[in-house]
Amino acid sequence: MTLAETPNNTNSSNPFLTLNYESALESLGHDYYDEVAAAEFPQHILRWRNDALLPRLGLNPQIVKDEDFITAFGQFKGRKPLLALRYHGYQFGEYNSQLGDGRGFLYGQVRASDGQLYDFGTKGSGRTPYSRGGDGMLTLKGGVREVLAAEALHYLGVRTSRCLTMIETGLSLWRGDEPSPTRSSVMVRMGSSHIRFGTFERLHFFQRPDLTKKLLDHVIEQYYRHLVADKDKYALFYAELVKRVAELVAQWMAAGFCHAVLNTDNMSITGESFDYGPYAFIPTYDPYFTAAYFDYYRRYCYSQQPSICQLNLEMLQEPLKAVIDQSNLEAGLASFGEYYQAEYRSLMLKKLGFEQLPYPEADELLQMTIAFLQNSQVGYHQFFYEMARTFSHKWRDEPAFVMNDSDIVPGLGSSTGFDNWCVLYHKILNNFDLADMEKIAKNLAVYNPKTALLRPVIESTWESIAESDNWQPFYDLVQKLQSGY
Ligand SMILES: Nc1ncnc2c1ncn2[C@@H]1O[C@H](COP(=O)(O)OP(=O)(O)OP(=O)(O)O)[C@@H](O)[C@H]1O
Ligand SMILES: [Mg+2]
Repeated sequence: MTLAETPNNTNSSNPFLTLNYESALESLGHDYYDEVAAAEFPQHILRWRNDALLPRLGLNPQIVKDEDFITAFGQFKGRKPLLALRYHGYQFGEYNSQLGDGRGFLYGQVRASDGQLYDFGTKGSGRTPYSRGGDGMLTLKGGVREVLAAEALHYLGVRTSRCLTMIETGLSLWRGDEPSPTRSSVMVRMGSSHIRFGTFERLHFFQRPDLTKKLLDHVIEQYYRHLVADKDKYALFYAELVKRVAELVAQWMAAGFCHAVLNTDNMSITGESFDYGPYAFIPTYDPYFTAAYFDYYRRYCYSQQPSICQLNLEMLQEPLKAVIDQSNLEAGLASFGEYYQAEYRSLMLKKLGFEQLPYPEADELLQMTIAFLQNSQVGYHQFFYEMARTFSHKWRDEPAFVMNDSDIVPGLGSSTGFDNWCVLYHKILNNFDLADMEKIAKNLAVYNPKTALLRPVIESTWESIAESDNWQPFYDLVQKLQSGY
């Protein structure tokens, strides 16, 4: 990664400006957005380019220059209109009608090689009519943290937006939660849609069922395309959204991820995860682990995530009632728990090495694993990684051999439930043939990478940047996350 200051670059040669942009959202009309102008920054230093995304845009990373990123996504040359999207949302349970893209806009929409429509959405690109008292900016640390979260989650199998690029912009910002003045950045996110639950909630607030229906038709056409011709498309849309969200939360939970701010303006109508602010990966299994320091009542703590997302889906029924029968909405939501449990069970079994197990055994193993992780407070990610690192077919011979080469076993007394867990794991292994052990070892390795994006890891990466402008640890960390190392 080279650092590049802005040279002259003509629009016609910039591959980002000649992408085949579609105006799906723009064509809905001005009820949904405001046209805005981007901020002009004193400096543009490319800090992150996500080359892994470029082939999906039909671009060869080798021919895309750093300056192409800068002119397109730091200077915002040659692209119009830039649309600040309008939305409201429930924030910590309170309805907020003063929201909307306050520091970002929809830069453009592009159909990727998978045939899906993607949004390029900015963060930190200047003030808009929705900035309220804010400066419209993103801190550099905020940009770094969002890049890292998205990459980590993506490679852990979570359905997430990604950051296409992040550019340092040379401003000094003042923030209550960072030593200030602090450096600034602008980030461009590639996600399936920036239409939020709160986008619909705003239309309900203004009592516009006509606009709700128009937006819903748009959402189904673009993001639930297989339902378009179905006579029950509205009911089926909601039922599928419930499934997507339930599965997404299960993915977070298995990954040990706490999003931190599950307000309805941070919930995507496509069921994709995005907006990585004060998030954290859990260090140990603590149901009450709360990532945001301002979440005084632990509303969005780790174990509350499924029920909060279910509640957000329930609140979304209010605007959707303009189009979808109440009975269909209720029937759709009723399956949330089932979808969640099925996905969570499946993902956790994979982390434990198994494609599947018979139900009673699977549930017993999961319950025992969670109870042990909670009682022992052994590192959540470390435990699974140690399973992967030390797995041996010898574990089939004796319960005492299970994980006996692991660094974390000394000190785990029987009171933590570890001994009983070993007995059960040993018993389950003996239901498999010796030939299956390789597959189990492979699952353990694939689903439990060594590098976990724990807070100390992020902080030490940030320290190198803050203290000596050394970006190598950041690039090394992204590389590790991407390679599952
Ligand atoms: N520095 C800022 N200046 C102006 N508005 C801001 C600023 N920070 C946050 N906001 C606005 O406050 C609201 C909540 O912010 P939140 O952090 O959830 O969103 P965001 O992170 O800015 O954007 P996104 O949800 O797209 O990731 C949004 O309306 C956002 O635009
Ligand atoms: Mg947000």
